[in-house]
Amino acid sequence: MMGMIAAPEHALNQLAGLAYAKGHGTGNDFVLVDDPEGAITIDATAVAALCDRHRGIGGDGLIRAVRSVDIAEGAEILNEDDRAEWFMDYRNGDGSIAEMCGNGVRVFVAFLIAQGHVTLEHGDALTIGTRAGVKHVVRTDNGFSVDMGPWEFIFPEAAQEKAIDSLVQTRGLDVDRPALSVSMGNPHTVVALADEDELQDLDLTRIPSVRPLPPHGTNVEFVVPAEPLVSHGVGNIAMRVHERGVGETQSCGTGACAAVVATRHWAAGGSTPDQNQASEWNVNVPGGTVVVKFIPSPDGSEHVELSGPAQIVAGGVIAGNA
Ligand SMILES: N[C@@H](CCC[C@H](N)C(=O)O)C(=O)O
Repeated sequence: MMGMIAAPEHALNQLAGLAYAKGHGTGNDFVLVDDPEGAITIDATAVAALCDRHRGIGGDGLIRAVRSVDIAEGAEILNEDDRAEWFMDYRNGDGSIAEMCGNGVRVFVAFLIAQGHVTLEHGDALTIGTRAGVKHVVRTDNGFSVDMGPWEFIFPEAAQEKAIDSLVQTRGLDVDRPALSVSMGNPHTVVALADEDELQDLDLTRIPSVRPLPPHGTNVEFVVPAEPLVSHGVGNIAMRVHERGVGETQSCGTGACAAVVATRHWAAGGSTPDQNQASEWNVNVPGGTVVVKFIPSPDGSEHVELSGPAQIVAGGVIAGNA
């Protein structure tokens, strides 16, 4: 589908004539731009204008597809793994740079396929570059699964000692709630709520207050464990998220991974989790369900695998403010 939009923001003029696509993964939506040779500059103001839901195309973020050799951060990526021909240049909707986007990485690969840059049959793997390092993506029957790499506690001492490391407050909560901060390459702070009513009653139109705040800010995930938490070997949690640089979104892939890491840690009473507790976890978000698994890595670390759908739904050309 090709169409011309009359974008009112002045910032879009510099991008007039540029082709874009629109895609999403469980409702976490992105504007995608194909820039194989790294020839296009999209500054923070232009990203925000493109992602504006009233005056632009609208999206939670922008993803630029560029060859790793043609972006400064790509050199490091190619040293790590020279198969990573393509780099996901991800920006949040406010124009800020984020290290990683779990839903975005699946949509990015769907975009590379749609653009004819790569061919990927079901079961085939693709290695790509991101600001959080090299990621391996496998095409599955209903989307993609991604080895997101190792998780880490952001405040490891507190996490190990008390299984909580911060307090979170947001509209809809009576008192501050304990939370745990987990890095998936990007920062997350996970808060456990009592039940679905509490989750639905949250007002996430404002940035939640997090004390102490991780050094580079944080995405905040509110989770409710299912009862029972694990059924037939599958864990289930419900989640809403307020994303750094965006606001509330329908889904957050890295957030889902962090939410499962924190939930499993709490379920194990803060000690080493029983690896047999659940073989996989469903994370139910307003935009659908993503699946999280833990996979051992040859280097001894524990990696997180994220699976879910990815769709490219539209495309067009920026008209600018002509
Ligand atoms: N929605 C993404 C995360 C995007 C980045 C995040 N807002 C940040 O600033 O870290 C996902 O699916 O992981």
